[in-house]
Amino acid sequence: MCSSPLAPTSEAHVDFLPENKLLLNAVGEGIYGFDLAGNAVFINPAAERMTGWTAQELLGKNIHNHHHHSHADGSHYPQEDCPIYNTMHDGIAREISHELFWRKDGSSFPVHYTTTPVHKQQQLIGVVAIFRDISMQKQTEDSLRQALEQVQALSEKLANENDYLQMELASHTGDVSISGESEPILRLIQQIKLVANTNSTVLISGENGTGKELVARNIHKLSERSDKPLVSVNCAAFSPTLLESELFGHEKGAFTGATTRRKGRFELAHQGTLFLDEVAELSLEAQSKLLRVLQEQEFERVGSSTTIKVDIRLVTATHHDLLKRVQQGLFRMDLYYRLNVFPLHVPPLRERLQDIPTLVSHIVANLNKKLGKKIKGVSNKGLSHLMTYSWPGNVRELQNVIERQSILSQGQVLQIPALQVDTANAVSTHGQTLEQVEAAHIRRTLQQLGWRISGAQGAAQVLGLPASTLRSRMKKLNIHRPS
Ligand SMILES: Nc1ncnc2c1ncn2[C@@H]1O[C@H](COP(=O)(O)OP(=O)(O)OP(=O)(O)O)[C@@H](O)[C@H]1O
Repeated sequence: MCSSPLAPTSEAHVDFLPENKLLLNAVGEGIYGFDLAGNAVFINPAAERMTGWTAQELLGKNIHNHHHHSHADGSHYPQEDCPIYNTMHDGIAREISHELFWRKDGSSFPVHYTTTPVHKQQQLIGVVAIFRDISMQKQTEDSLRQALEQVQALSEKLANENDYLQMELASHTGDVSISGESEPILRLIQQIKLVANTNSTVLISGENGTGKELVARNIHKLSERSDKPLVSVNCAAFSPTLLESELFGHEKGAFTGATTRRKGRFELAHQGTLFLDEVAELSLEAQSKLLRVLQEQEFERVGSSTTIKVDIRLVTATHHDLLKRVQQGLFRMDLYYRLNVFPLHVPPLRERLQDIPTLVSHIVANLNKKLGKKIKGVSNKGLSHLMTYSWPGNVRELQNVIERQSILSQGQVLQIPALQVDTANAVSTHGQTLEQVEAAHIRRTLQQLGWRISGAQGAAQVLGLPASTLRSRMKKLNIHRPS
């Protein structure tokens, strides 16, 4: 197939493969013997069958131009590039898989071939090329590849559908009612109603467990987007690279492990609401990307250059002081202003202890359903214990305490033991008189309970005093409700 610039040696013609001819004629692979000029000196019947050229037609001829003249795309295949030609010159064996041979009728077939140098008395005298038609193998490979692509496309589609359905389920189920009667909670509910039906970006702040996610769910539920998904992402749960692909999606092969194409949360939230929890945890790089999406409402999947446009309403939450993070250089100021269009603050439970009775009823009702119990409520003493605790874990901690007691309790009224004083948050009384400590404690309790003195949610009950005694202590200690 490849012609060599060297002149043919008559010795090569004579000595090439003489004794093995019978055997070589019997094998299924095509075999060519070449002298150093690239002329065929041996052609077996299998080669004749595969190529359509008889040995008679090609023996003694330089046949690169017959079999190997062009690549699959029809472009010229120079003989200097041909592996058989190279073996004729350097005596090094080669194995080739991705080429084709041309038949006499102008058609071609994919071949696998080896080129082996032939030596005599340590002198290179020729080359043997052994080849096989791998059309069937290629066909099988192609159909396997197609089947695999179909399976991958299907699994990608299923994964996306599953993500979408999970979002749908999460946004349409679950109890989203906000319990509480304190002034800050009523104000918060009012603000949620006002902002829900706008498209404004909302930044929810508040300590862990105060109900920020619940607020986000309410915003979505009361908005015109409520029939579309609410998609939540906890930014603290992913490494920066994973978060990027979680938010924006990725193309197949974009990184190790990206075996299928995957839609990101931005795409899944199209026409709905995207809730980014713990937004302060975004890396500076992710912050830049988020800023771009907010400015242009478009982005690219990781590993793709195709721009995707989305229509989303963004709600974010953090338990950090985000402005402080800006001052520390940890959060982009421009992004802060973009997110903080409508700020909502969820106050900690210790600042609204008067919400505890309503919260307890709400939690007990949910627990009765969950645990199949018939608990009616909490004993008066238990309630007073709940209302004299500082709740560092906020409503979530309250839920946990009630759930624990519900599991332990045999009766229908929960007995809650005194909760351990949170020493970290306890007020220091060092250097104060007993009266000063008493006055401060009464004032704090009254403030936390909205200055209600009597009744089940009043300060007298919490402090374990008759209401009349509390009133006279207040008078004595000069404690007045601020106007
Ligand atoms: N006012 C409320 N009424 C009823 N349930 C509430 C209220 N506030 C919080 N919860 C419940 O308390 C739990 C914690 O609330 P949520 O997850 O919304 O808090 P979070 O501030 O987002 O917490 P984190 O910062 O840890 O993510 C949830 O089960 C939520 O339903």
